[in-house]
Amino acid sequence: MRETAINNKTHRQHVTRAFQRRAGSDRQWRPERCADVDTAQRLAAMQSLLSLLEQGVIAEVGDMLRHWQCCLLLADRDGVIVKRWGDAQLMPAAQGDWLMPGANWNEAHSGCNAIGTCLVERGAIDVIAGEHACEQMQHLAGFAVPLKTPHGIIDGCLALISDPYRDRTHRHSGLLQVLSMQIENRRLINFYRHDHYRLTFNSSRDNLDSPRSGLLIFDALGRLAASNTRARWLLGLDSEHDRGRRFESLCDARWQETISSVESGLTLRFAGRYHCHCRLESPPSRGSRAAAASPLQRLDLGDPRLHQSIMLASRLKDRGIAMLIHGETGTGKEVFVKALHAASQRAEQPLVAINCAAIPGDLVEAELFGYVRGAFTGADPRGNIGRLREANGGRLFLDEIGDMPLGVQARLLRVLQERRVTPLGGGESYPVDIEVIAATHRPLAQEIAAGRFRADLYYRLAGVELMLPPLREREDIHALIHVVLTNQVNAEQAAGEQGAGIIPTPTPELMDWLVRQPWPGNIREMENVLRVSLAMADGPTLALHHLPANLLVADVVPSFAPSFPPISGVSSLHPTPTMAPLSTSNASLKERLAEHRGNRSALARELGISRTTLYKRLREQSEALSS
Ligand SMILES: Nc1ncnc2c1ncn2[C@@H]1O[C@H](COP(=O)(O)OP(=O)(O)OP(=O)(O)O)[C@@H](O)[C@H]1O
Repeated sequence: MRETAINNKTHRQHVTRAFQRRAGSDRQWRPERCADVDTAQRLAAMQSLLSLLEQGVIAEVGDMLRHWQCCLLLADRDGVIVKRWGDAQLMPAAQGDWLMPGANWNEAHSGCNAIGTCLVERGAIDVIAGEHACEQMQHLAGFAVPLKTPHGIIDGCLALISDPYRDRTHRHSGLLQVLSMQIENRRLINFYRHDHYRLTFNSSRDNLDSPRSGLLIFDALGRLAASNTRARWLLGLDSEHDRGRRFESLCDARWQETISSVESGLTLRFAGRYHCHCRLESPPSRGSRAAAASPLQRLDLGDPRLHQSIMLASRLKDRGIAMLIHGETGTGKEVFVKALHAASQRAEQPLVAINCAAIPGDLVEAELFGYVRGAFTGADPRGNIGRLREANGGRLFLDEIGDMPLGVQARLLRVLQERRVTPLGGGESYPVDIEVIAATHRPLAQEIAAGRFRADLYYRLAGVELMLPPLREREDIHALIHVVLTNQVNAEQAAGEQGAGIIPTPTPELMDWLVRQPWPGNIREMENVLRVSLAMADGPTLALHHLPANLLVADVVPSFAPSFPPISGVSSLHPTPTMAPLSTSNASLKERLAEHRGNRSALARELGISRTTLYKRLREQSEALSS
């Protein structure tokens, strides 16, 4: 659908269509309220957009909102308000919560209204006074604009609610338009900032910083990766069809000459007609970025939620505050902990990792707390100091903490409170000085409610909670793809494998495909797909045809599409978390582990499964054997 702007000619049609959609119904139109938990989850899902708004955009208009007595609402893609700024007095107190977080303004419940109708119409809209289907809104004016991800998917909307009098409406719709342009530009810049060029253009040099400037994003080879609405409108571009277009086909200059000669004072002629003042900004050089950053900061590739976790961890890492990391499998929890440790004052001290899901229940205590000689049958006759004391002076990483047996939780809590460990079978206790960091992919609140996790241990571990976003929600996926490719090429070089050591550039089509996948196995899964494409590629470009055909046919995450036969020698590299354990019998698992001299990570890599899945299989095996 064509993108629309607030415009007196078109907005009445929106209103008419909204009424037509609900014609014939005699229900009372009013928003429903979501449960608090639901609202909180919706807010969490919008966190990256929210932090972008709060980092800059809102601060600039806060005073204006107060002065104009209006409020600004952020709603998610379903039309549920998740955040509100500005005047709280627009509605009588009894109805006030309809303009508060949790109110669902989806058109299906609320009839014609700015939020719901803007989401249905997929364009900017205003709904004035009596045009609202909901009676209680008929003394107000609503303006809304859809918000889009850098890939053009509507993921929410921004609405401004005010009184409809005194000719304010023009100002209000103008403000909202400027806000939506600012947000669009910031999201594009954020998303592409690490490895793309930005070309900003305007008719006047003084206005290059205006949100109304056109913005074109190019990859290193001068292919159009993205553009803002303004640029598309000015140059008559289509966001889908024109992606990948060469710089030379848009203006009268050559890409290589432009990037190597000028960055400011540039004038270009677009579409053979428009002379525009331009500013070209290059991505930061990778070398300089990597050299300046700490190991933790090097993980920061531009995703706002990850950025927040990195900032928090950087500030708190040396303050004795326990950290709890939430993240789905493969989101990089272990990588994060290693980076945090390397960036901390304890970097020279040990980092001891324990996967609580991997150790059989009856062995966890011995493994963690150690034991004295002859503590139990089958124990090492020399005794064992245990992992907690091994970590003394350093850091203890408790992975999959939600899987720790209840009895062990009580004991661990005591150790964390007293900072002393008593080995099994012994009377003497030993002091331990450790920083603790735990990780979980399960919501611990549910585990506590189900009686499987101790609330007191949770409070002890969750001094601060950090979130690692799933890959499908990361806004820095372009940069991450480059990092994964670089790591892979470097690893191949280090292993003495053949190849020129050149990091190939993915084509826009491949990039687009990678960005659109749901990736339930997260970075681990994408890493394996990229490893396959690298093995198949033989030049400086990585293209869609370098992926195994079954991935493309499925166009869903292939590891969960077992109906496609594996391509011999290729798809074995691809992770098949739901299938690999079935084809690898328990009996052979132990033998294969022995072949890897006990190195579980190496075996997991070879099998294309996560370490956690491998640990679980091994634990099932030993439990099956002992019963
Ligand atoms: N920032 C990153 N850059 C490049 N590769 C990464 C990054 N984070 C994670 N990876 C890669 O993704 C894979 C999974 O990472 P990691 O083991 O840290 O995830 P995890 O969340 O601990 O997984 P699990 O919960 O299954 O144990 C690893 O192979 C790692 O190399």
